Amino acid sequence: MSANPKALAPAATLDAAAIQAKFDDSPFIAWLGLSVRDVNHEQGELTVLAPMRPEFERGAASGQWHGGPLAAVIDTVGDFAVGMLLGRGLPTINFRVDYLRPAVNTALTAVARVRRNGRSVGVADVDLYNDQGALVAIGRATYATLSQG
Ligand SMILES: CC(C)(COP(=O)(O)OP(=O)(O)OC[C@H]1O[C@@H](n2cnc3c(N)ncnc32)[C@H](O)[C@@H]1OP(=O)(O)O)[C@@H](O)C(=O)NCCC(=O)NCCSC(=O)Cc1ccccc1
Repeated sequence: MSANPKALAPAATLDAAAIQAKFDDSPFIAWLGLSVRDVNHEQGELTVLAPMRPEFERGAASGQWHGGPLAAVIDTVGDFAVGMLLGRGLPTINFRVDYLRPAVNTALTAVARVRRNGRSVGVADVDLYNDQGALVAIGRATYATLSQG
C-alpha cells in the first residue's frame, strides 16, 4: 500500500537545501556528516548519505559501524522525512531498529519513507544500505507532528 502522497503534501515544506541547512545547523547532525541526496515530497521519501567516521567504530580500527550511530542516522533521517512535509524538525516519540548485517568500511545510504503524517503523530520507515546496496538495518520511528506554538 502506498503512503497516500496527496495526504502527505502540505503547504509549507523543506526542500533539499533547507533540510541540509537544518542538518548543518545542528552540531550533532553536522558531526554525523549527513548530506541530502534526494527529496520527494509527493512520495514522502528522503534519501541521505552518511559517511563513516573513526568515532563511529564498534571496535578500534574494525571499520564496523557501532549500533549507536546507525540508530542516530535512522532517527534523524526519519525525522526529516516527516519534518520536510511540515517545514520543521520534530520531536521523536519512539523508534526501533533491526540490525541485519554488519556495516563494515562503508558509507550508508538512508532511505526514509513516510507512512503516516497525521495531526498529532507521524511515522517513517527507514532502510539503511551499504556501498554494495545491501540492506544493513531497518528502522521505524514515530514523531510528534503537533505544532509546538
Ligand atoms: C549475525 C546477525 C546478528 C544475525 O543474522 P542472520 O541473518 O541470522 O545471520 P547471517 O549469518 O545470515 O548473516 C547476515 C548477513 O550478515 C553477514 N555477516 C555476518 N557477520 C558478518 C561479519 N562479521 N562481517 C561481514 N558480514 C557479516 C552475512 O554474511 C550475511 O550476509 P548475506 O545475507 O549472506 O549477504 C546479523 O543480523 C548481524 O550481524 N547484524 C548486524 C549487527 C550489528 O552490526 N549491530 C550493530 C553493532 S553491535 C553494537 O553496536 C551494540 C550496540 C548497539 C547500540 C547501542 C549500544 C551497543
